[in-house]
Parts: sequence; structure tokens; C-alpha cells
Amino acid sequence: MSILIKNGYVIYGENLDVIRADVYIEGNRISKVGKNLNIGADYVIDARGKVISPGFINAHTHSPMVLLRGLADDLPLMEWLQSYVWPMERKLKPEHIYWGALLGIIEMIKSGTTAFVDMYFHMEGVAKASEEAGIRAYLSYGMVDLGDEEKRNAEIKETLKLLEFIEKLDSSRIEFFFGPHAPYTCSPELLKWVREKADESKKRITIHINETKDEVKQIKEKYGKTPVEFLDELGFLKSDVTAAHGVWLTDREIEILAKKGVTIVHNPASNMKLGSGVMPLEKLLRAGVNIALGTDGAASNNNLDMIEEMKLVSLLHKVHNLNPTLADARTVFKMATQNGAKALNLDAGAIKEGALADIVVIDFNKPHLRPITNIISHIVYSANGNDVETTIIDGEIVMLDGEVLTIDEEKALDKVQKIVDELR
Ligand SMILES: CSC[C@H]1O[C@@H](n2cnc3c(O)ncnc32)[C@H](O)[C@@H]1O
Ligand SMILES: [Zn+2]
Repeated sequence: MSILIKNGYVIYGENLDVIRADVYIEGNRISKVGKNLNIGADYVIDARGKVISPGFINAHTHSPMVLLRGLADDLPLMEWLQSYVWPMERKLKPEHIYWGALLGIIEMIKSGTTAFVDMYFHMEGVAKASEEAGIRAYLSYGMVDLGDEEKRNAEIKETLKLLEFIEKLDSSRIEFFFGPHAPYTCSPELLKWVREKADESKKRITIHINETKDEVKQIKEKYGKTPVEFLDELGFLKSDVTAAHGVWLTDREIEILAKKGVTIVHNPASNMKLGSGVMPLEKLLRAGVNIALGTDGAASNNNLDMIEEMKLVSLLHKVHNLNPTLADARTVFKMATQNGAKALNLDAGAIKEGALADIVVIDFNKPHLRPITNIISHIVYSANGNDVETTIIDGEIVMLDGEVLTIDEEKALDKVQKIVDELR
């Protein structure tokens, strides 16, 4: 299959140069970017007045949590999890997870996300939904043992089951991640097991760290050190670790994260909504830590729109530091694209010849996106996910002119409504 996208404003390369050009895709890769490409293609997209952008990478979410959207708002993390989220999650069956993930994936595709990192349970359903929808997915089973050996063995079994399932699926778009939930829910034994298995299998790891003040206090009381020091002393931290949140970090912890090449995923909406705090973004960037961007789950955000997330990062750090020069549009655009790709070791996140064709077309023929002047600024500060018109993943058109081609969207909406009506 070949696709020619014509006459667009292309956000080109890692430097985000905006050029008027065509983009030619052959198979699953970008083959040529240039003016007036005179090449025959199976499919031609007219991008006049539109922007051809790298797809967004949601580096931390829990896609089936769309089922819990609106379940409990205006609460701090622990009360939200313990009193509302976990009791509801105990009721979720594999079929619920499949439909929830499908709805979450439709939402992501429609708002320009081409790859996501997920942590949840009954993940076989998330893999199936991702495969059907055509999105790129990095899937982990969220392990929680709370120091209990029997529970630990059960969690290990579930993780290995998912690993085997994904290996057998043998999809070019779906990969396995290890997913220990957090240092406050996982024992040192479990974290050490994850590190050993990750080294052995060459698979990557995702985890929550330093999200709230309380959790940091809990780890300090239990182990006599901060969470990052604790993980480091276990030998857990390496460049294959993608850690969500990183809100409450000491200077020493930032130094360790930078030295070990850990990626931190910033989730500003979730951190603001749960009142968790403000991540020290400037310090992390200055230390050279790779910062990607995520939405977290739809129950703490409450959507999966990466374009909205970019605006939130920028505004949050400007107001928190009383400094409008911080978290500028180009920096946050890179967080949502190329930094995410770096965390996944994925040859995407920028439009250039040879890269994977994970591309979105954003329609600028709209009042709130005119005049066309500073395109990156418009995407970050003026646009939202609804402005994404076409989504191409791995060289396949999964959404065209706002319509998802791979999934029956209406059926997914109805099915999720029925499930949630029954569960609640
Ligand atoms: C065990 S599967 C993943 C687990 O994580 C929970 N979760 C959702 N959002 C957050 C968050 O911000 N911090 C910590 N844990 C979170 C989710 O509900 C699942 O139980
Ligand atoms: Zn999370």
C-alpha cells in the first residue's frame, strides 16, 4: 500500500521545521518528503490548509479506565483509588476490559494518538482491541503484591501469561512491557524479579513513581530512603524504565534518573485533578532526563486527548513558576512525540524519510486555527483532539476525515454504555 499526502504544512524532522510539501508513504515507512512529488499512489490525501504532523505518543495510560470516567471526581489519589476505583475494578471481567479498551483506543485514534503505553489487567482484551483498531500498543499487566508471597506468585504468573500471549500474537504493532504498579504496592522481591526478567527477555518496564507526598513518606518510613534511591539500590533503574508521574523528586533523585537514563512520563491533567502536585519539569529537563507525556487514565483526566495535555503542561509550569517562558510550545510538542518514541525505542515521533509512518493530518481550515502563522504554537495552544482529521499508523489509514475505518464506533459506544449501566 502507498499513500501520498499532498500540499500540506509538514512538521519535518526532529527540529520541527515547517515546510510546504507532500509526504509519500510506501508500506509502513515514510519514503519521501518533498515539493510536488509526482508519484502514483494507492491513496491520495489532499492536505491543503492542513498540517501533516507526527502522531502523538501517549506514554502512560490505563485505556480501559474509560469505563470509570466520572465514577469519582474531586478526591485525592489514595481515597480515589481505595474507596472508588479499586472496588469498581474488582467487578471488571475480561469482556468489559476489551470493550473499555476499544472505546479508549477509538478516543485516542480520533485525537491523533498513534501509540500508547498501557498498564491494567485482563490485558489480553487490550491487545485484541489494539490489534483490531490498528493502533501501536505497549502493554503491561499491572502487578501489585503488597508484600504477600502468594499474591506475588499469582502476579508473576499473570505477567508471564501476557508475555506469552503477545509473543504468540506476533504483531508488528503490539509489544509487551513489564508493569510493576509502584514501589508502595510492590515488594522488593517482586521489583527484583521484574529487573531480572526484563534483562533476560530484553523487554521494557513501566511503573508509577513519586506521584504523591504521602507515598514518598510511606517509602521513606518503610525503607529509610526515597523511592528513587530505593529502586536504584535494587538495581531496578536502567534506560529501559519508563516511570509515570515523578512529581515529588529530590535533587539527588533527579540526578539518579538522569544518570540511569530513565524516562519520566508527565501526566499534568491527572496530577492537577487529583491534587498530587507539580512535577519539577525544568529541573528534570536541565538534568537531561527524557520527559514524555501521558494522559493517565480517563478516570483522573478525564479524557485521552494528547493535544489538550500539551496545552496543560505548558500552562501549568508557566503559572506555577510565575514564568511564561517555561514549557514553550516546541518543548512540549517534542515531549508528546519524539521523547515518547525515545522511551519506546520506536523509530517514529518525527516525520522524515525512513521513519515509521505514524502520521496525523490536522485540519487548520477552522476559525480557531487561522491565520496560519506559528503552526506548533497553534497545535499546542489553540487546537484540540477534534481537529485531527486523519490518522495513519504503521502506513495504514485508521481514521479518514474523522471516521475510524477499522472499528464500528457506534457499536463500541452502545456496548460500553450497556456494560457501565449494568456495573453501576
Ligand atoms: C494494577 S493495574 C494499574 C492500576 O493503576 C491504577 N491507577 C490509575 N491511575 C493511577 C494513578 O494515577 N496512580 C496510581 N495508580 C493508578 C488503576 O486504577 C489500576 O488499579
Ligand atoms: Zn497511571
